[in-house]
Amino acid sequence: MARTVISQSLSTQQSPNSYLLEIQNLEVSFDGLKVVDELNLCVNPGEVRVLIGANGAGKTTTMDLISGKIKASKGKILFKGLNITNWESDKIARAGIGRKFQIPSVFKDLTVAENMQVAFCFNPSLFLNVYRCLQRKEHERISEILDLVGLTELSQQPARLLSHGQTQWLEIGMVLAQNPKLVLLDEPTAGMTVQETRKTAEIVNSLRGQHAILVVEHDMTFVRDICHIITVMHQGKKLAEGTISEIENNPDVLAAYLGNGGISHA
Ligand SMILES: Nc1ncnc2c1ncn2[C@@H]1O[C@H](COP(=O)(O)OP(=O)(O)OP(=O)(O)O)[C@@H](O)[C@H]1O
Repeated sequence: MARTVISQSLSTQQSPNSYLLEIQNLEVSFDGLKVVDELNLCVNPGEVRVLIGANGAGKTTTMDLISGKIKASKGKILFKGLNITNWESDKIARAGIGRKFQIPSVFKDLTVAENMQVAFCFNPSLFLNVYRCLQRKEHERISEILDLVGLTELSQQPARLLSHGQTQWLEIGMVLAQNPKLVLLDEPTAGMTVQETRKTAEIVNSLRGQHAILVVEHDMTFVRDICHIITVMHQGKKLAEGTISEIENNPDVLAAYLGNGGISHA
């Protein structure tokens, strides 16, 4: 199938030095099979970009490569102009890339506020992080984030009592506590109700400009609500990049993905 880049995206119109994230010819194989194959992708500071593609297209693997969970066999990942290819994941996190995984990893027996406290600190001891004295600025930032993710009223509630959607929002808040310049969100709306999905779109939209966000997502209603430029992956490669309407009318995308029920027209 011909590979088509269907529009000059925001990213391709900018000078290379202004990209926040620039992926160049990235590759990784599992058992001899290329799962990410000569992938090129650029994200601007403050941009919300969505990665879509059929199951197995290589989207999560791309997130794994960016966050350092797995190592690339070829190619480069530049972040703020720095070559971070194959850095350890903790170093990548400290450089300013935060990741929210599909399965939340909040501390169920701590309150919402205590979870936020833990997220603010780099101390390996959970106990010290919860019980150390927070600076006034940290308290203010925690309130600000809880407000942003809509959990202020639940701040003293144990995380185990949160709904699925609220747990996801808490985890987004915990990622934001580290003040990343780039946030990776892997299927943030999976399992959410329509209302929760809408609220998640509001959260993402309120972050635009301050943080760049790279989202892997299948829910096209959500994608429409948050994103201007979409990148479509197919068999590890970039198949297309463009606005929603360009993507929805691209014959290659229709054949590879939409035809499989991947994108439904609203
Ligand atoms: N650690 C691994 N070892 C072997 N194969 C893997 C590994 N991780 C991913 N794969 C394979 O790589 C391919 C791409 O997987 P990936 O999870 O990146 O796809 P995806 O586009 O995120 O799909 P989905 O939408 O279903 O989550 C799949 O065929 C998967 O089975």
